[in-house]
Amino acid sequence: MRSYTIIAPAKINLYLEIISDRPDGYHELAMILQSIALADEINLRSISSEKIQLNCNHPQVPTNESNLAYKAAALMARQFPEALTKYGGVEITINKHIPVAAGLAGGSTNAAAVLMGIDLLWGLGLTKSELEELGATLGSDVPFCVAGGTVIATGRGDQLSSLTGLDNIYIVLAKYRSLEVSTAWAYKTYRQEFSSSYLRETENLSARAAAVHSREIVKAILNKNSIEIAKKLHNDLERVVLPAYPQVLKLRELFATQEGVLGTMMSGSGPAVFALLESKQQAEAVKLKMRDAIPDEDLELFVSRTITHGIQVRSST
Ligand SMILES: C[C@](O)(CO)[C@H](O)COP(=O)(O)OP(=O)(O)OC[C@H]1O[C@@H](n2ccc(N)nc2=O)[C@H](O)[C@@H]1O
Ligand SMILES: Nc1ncnc2c1ncn2[C@@H]1O[C@H](COP(=O)(O)OP(=O)(O)OP(=O)(O)O)[C@@H](O)[C@H]1O
Repeated sequence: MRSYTIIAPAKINLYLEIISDRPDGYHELAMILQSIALADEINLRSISSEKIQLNCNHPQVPTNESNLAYKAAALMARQFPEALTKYGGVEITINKHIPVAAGLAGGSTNAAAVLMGIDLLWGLGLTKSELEELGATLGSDVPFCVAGGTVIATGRGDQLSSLTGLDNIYIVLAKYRSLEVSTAWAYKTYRQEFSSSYLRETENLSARAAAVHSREIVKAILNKNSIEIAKKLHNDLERVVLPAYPQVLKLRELFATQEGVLGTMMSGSGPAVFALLESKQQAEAVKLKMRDAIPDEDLELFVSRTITHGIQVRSST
């Protein structure tokens, strides 16, 4: 039986602007998404029965049909029933390193890895854009996770345009283990608090403003200027999450006062907060300072870095 071990990286949002709400309940966005080295390891193995089996070492992650990786496998089975009959089902084992419900696309990157892994297991030869299209039916962040690197994302986050990748900008990530923020809640609250009719009326103006602001950070990315990138970090969802979660605001404020921090921002719908730094040494020093300031064991701290690629196959048998 064949098997693949796949490395599935997390993402951070360098830029997230909500342009308008949409009739389908989603929001029109202008984002810049960035893959980081922090990753889950996923093993996919063909099994003789036409079933999907899932194991995960993390207690907060479901191992039933509600797991996004399971949903990705079920989607492939529905799309390619002949391949399922020919090659059999799949056993998925997720070794979690990415904090769960953090705004780091943990579930989405697992789903993207399963789409890509089953494509390999069943020899389907799907293109990246076909995999992205399948991924979009599972969640807005999945197409980006298929693409990886540094990407401008528009629409509901599924229209992608890749930029030259940003390599080795160091990151410290902070997340309270027991704190989860629902993405649906964050967008819904934003819609309620920042009047959707106002957004609709000013849609054109707002879209133009977003284009101008995102253009500035894109320019900094193209110049690989980490100081300018850090100055232009932006996330509209902070406007609802920070007031509702004072612990997240505190992390944000604490990061901002640390020596060497170029910029700090919440990732996606949170509650993970990241800081950008020039070097690994500085990042390790900031991690220690944060630990000293907040000795609470519930706080998880990671040093990571930006990478120019997405999902990668580590080994196959
Ligand atoms: C916050 C981000 O992670 C930033 O990259 C994404 O925008 C969210 O991506 P995701 O978790 O894959 O989101 P989905 O699973 O597609 O949607 C979760 C919920 O978020 C809201 N949602 C999501 C994306 C979007 N453009 N507008 C929305 O309003 C919807 O209420 C949806 O029910
Ligand atoms: N493979 C998976 N990995 C992690 N969580 C999963 C997975 N499948 C389902 N979940 C559930 O989904 C919820 C969101 O977890 P996830 O880690 O994907 O959030 P996230 O990082 O905020 O995602 P995003 O940034 O795409 O909004 C969790 O409460 C978890 O129980």
